[in-house]
Amino acid sequence: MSALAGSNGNGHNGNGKQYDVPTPRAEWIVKRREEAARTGDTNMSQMHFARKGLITEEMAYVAHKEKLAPEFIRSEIAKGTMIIPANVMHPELEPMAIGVGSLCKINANIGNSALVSNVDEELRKLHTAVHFGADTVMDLSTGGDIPMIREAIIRHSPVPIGTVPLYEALSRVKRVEDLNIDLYLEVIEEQAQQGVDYFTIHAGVLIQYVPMVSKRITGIVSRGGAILAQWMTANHKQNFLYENFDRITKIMAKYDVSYSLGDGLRPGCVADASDEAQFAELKTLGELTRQAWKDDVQVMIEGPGHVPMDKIKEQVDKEVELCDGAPFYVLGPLVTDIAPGYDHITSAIGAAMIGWHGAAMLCYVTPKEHLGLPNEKDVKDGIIAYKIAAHAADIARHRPGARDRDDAISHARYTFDWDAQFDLSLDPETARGMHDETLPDDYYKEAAFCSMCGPKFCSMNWSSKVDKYNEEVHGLKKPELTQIMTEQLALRG
Ligand SMILES: C[C@H]1O[C@@H](n2cnc3c(N)ncnc32)[C@H](O)[C@@H]1O
Ligand SMILES: Cc1ncc(COP(=O)(O)O)c(N)n1
Ligand code: MET
Ligand code: SF4
Ligand SMILES: [Zn+2]
Repeated sequence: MSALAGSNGNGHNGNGKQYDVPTPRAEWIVKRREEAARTGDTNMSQMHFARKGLITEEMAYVAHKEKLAPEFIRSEIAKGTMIIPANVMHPELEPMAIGVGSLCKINANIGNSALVSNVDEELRKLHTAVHFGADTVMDLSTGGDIPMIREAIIRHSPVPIGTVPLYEALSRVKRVEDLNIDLYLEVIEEQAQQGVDYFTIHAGVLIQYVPMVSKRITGIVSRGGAILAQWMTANHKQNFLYENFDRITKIMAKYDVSYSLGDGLRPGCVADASDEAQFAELKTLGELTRQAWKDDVQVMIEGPGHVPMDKIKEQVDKEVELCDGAPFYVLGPLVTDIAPGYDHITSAIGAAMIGWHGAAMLCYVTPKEHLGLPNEKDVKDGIIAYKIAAHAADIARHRPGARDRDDAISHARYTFDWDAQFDLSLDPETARGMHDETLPDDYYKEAAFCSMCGPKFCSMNWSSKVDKYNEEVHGLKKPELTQIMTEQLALRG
């Protein structure tokens, strides 16, 4: 398909995202607008076109990247089990898909706070996140000039950008109680106009669920959830996002902004996981999903948070059951609460498990979680941990070809092709640096050992001699992996 001329086929699998190669998406959007004008239609969503039986250029592009049939992508989007978050005001975007039928994706949260704010630093975080393989990025800024920072991020981003519009709404009023739907609609219209691809909207936090959190150790840890709970209890009113859901949906449809239905009552510690409040909200999110789908608006569902390993599978099963298979987008989850400073690790364990069980996208947690605003280094550490989790999930899910890079790097390792091993790794610079710390000389780039065991105790070195015996005495040959290694090396450039 000619629309794929700009496709670089990079996608999920690693550090090589071609940051500066634009897609011809601007032209695709013009065509979409013409199609809409011809039919007198104002709904620009991928779901709307999918349900009309149309394979958009975005769908074809995604199909090519994911090595899936375009018709499969279309039918998944029509059903609601896959989304392509792609605002028509974000021409810089390289479309990607979120859904259990495609590769497991990762999101990186960036953005400032009232206490730490600098647009250049946020752009550096964006660049680092995209470079190491973030599939989407959320701008969670709450301080300073929020629209200006977001504009800079969107205009520089080839990946979908998500926001929580409630944060900007709150920044524009004096007291939480003053939040209202008119202001909120104004904010989402402005953000949609700028090109935000998905909105976290905590429309499932209902006033009748608030007493359910009294049993918890950590109450409400979602910012959006806690702000809305305060608004509802101070005003004695139902959640205004829930009450005005259809008005919000209309704006989403016009720009094709996807819903990320927020988990305002997610557990904030392992003790609070899977409680009454969490599942009451999830049931409401399911109802809202069906309501959005009636208007052909794309939806994903946000999930927790802090969950012990034995409760992870049930989180996915419940979401699929209550939300009809809408893509599940989860924060971690952290499988223990005892390691502040290392929560990229506590959460990557849960993320790998939940990805294996069917979560579509994993929202990273950085080492700074619970301690402060992440910096550029924290962003990198979070991304690497989550690339590992998502890739491990893809392998366990038996995605076709998911293991190719593993097989290639394993072959390089076994044949002592050190340069190939570095080039195939998630973070080549770090891998090379660690090797060279003890054996920096070029001579050792072909050595049949490293400083771990040394030449006399290198097991792989002895093992290759045993391979020769197997071949010469028994005629048993090892599988041929040179080609897969060459292919994988070519993909990494
Ligand atoms: C929902 C998740 O978002 C994270 N979070 C909230 N604000 C920011 C920000 N400005 N930058 C990075 N992460 C953030 C929280 O730490 C939580 O884990
Ligand atoms: C996976 C996930 N869940 C929730 C939020 C919103 O943050 P909050 O609910 O704290 O406002 C988020 N950004 N990502
Ligand atoms: N760490 C919290 C959570 O698990 C978030 C705190 S900042 C909103 O969701
Ligand atoms: S991360 Fe810090 S500011 Fe945010 S909820 Fe936790 S303690 Fe409060
Ligand atoms: Zn937490």
